[in-house]
Amino acid sequence: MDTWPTSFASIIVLSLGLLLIRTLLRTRQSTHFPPGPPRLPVIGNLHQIPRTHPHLVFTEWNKKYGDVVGLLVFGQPAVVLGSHRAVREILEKRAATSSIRPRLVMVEDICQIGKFASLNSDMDLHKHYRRMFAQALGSRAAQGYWPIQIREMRRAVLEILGTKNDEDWLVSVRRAVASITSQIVYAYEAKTDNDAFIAKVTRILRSVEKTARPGEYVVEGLTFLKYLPLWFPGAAFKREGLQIKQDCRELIDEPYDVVRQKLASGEAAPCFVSNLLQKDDGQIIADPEEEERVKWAAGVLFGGGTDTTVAAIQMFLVAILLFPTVLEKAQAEMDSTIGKDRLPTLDDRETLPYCAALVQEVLRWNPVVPLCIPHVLTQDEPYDGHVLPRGSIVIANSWALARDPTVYQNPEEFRPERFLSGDGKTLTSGEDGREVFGFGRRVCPGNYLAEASIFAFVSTFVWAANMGGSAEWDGGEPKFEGGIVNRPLKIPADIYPRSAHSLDMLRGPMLE
Ligand code: HEM
Repeated sequence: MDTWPTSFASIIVLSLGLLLIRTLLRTRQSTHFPPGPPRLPVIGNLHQIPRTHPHLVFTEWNKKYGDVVGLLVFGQPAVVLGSHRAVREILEKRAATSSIRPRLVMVEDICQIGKFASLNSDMDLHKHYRRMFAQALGSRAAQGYWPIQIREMRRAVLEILGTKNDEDWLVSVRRAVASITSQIVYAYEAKTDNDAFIAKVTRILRSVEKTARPGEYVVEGLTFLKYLPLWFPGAAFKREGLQIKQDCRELIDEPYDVVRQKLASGEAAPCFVSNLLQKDDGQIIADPEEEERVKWAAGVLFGGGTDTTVAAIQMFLVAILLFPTVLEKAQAEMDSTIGKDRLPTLDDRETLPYCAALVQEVLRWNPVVPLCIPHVLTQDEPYDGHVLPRGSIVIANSWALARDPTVYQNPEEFRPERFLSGDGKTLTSGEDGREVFGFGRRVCPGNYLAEASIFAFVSTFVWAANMGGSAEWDGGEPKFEGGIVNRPLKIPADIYPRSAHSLDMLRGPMLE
């Protein structure tokens, strides 16, 4: 009988051999595979895909090879969709076969966190989640959270006016966004910047994001490594995965248990979890399977909603630094519509079309999720004479769509007017700058919430603050991180109150 090390060694040799044969075969895809950049044997296009800002390279390829670009990485086919038409055809019209997520070894086998809605590929379970999200976060339900969003964003703007540096602004905006989510999901308000619950959730969700990041773990390519024992040299990823698994269990159990206990004692405030747990007749659901679904659905909302919304607010600040007339125009609209004696609310959105268009332009101009979270095809799909093979990873290039000059004239210009009707009084329909929220059955369920949070910040800021470049600004565009979420690295600006009166008014509601 083989000793363990020799049998293990033979598994490795065999697996590497099979991998090599598979990838060599797949390096030559069928002639119907969509065109793309030339590939090397075995690794395919891996060497051409940069770790940061891949959307820029993909956009060049979309221009050169067409709106569907074919790539191969270690034999895994992927297609990059670079036009509204391709996205509509493949991710929307054919959503039945293009809505699962890639199967990741770290997510499914090691951390066992595939039940998070954003990572999940069990489409029956996914339907349950989407029903919950529609009930709690749909356009009408989301209006119920407006008072929370306005309160938190006023506090964030007030804090920003009292600090000098963009790292402090980030802390304030992050606390506000996380507190909005925790109040909506668990009726828990984060009162301080270093709230222990928010800090813990943020830490855990960063590690969850890492498990799904392309190229982060070798085990995704060499899947046999998942069988390594925990103690084995090189198995650190398994020990890390085990920790993530335990952390995620705590993340979904602990806040949920608090709400459930409060419900039982009649003290629970309405929130996502309490609404889903309480039936119409007031009885609390006692079905372990349904409870498990509610827990995972609640847990994912922090992950999806925080970094993205914070980055969009940072992007607004970058936009008005580079295009200061936009702030002047928004302030003119604000002064003539709202005046100086009250602060704007979310109910004012209809009467502030320029500010509403400004939010759409922030989302379009520099999409904070430039490449949509990948989908996977469950059958071969024809497109314009090509065949997108079953199992292909589908990446919608939201950046290319948002910068498509045939849809958005002079796309690099930040111009909220592009979303306004001729008389400037209403938002136009049609392409609306929402590419950043994804497509088809996976489209972001938090989009109404996100837009309302961004509007709450933008309108309060426009009403109360002014901004200009700081002494260290060279007049150029700030640099961006270029990861899954694309955020500015530094915002070289000074922010100050519009007037002593606006500062007093803003402080007023905080003291109530
Ligand atoms: C500016 C803010 C936001 C942006 C840019 C954004 C973007 C996205 C994108 C691109 C996707 C993937 C869509 C696809 O696969 O086609 C997504 C999914 C998701 N988002 Fe958001 N999001 C934002 C805010 C939020 C908020 C506030 C929440 C909830 C509180 C949220 C919850 C989710 C969830 C749960 C998913 C997974 C949906 C699924 O897989 O079915 N997001 N988001």
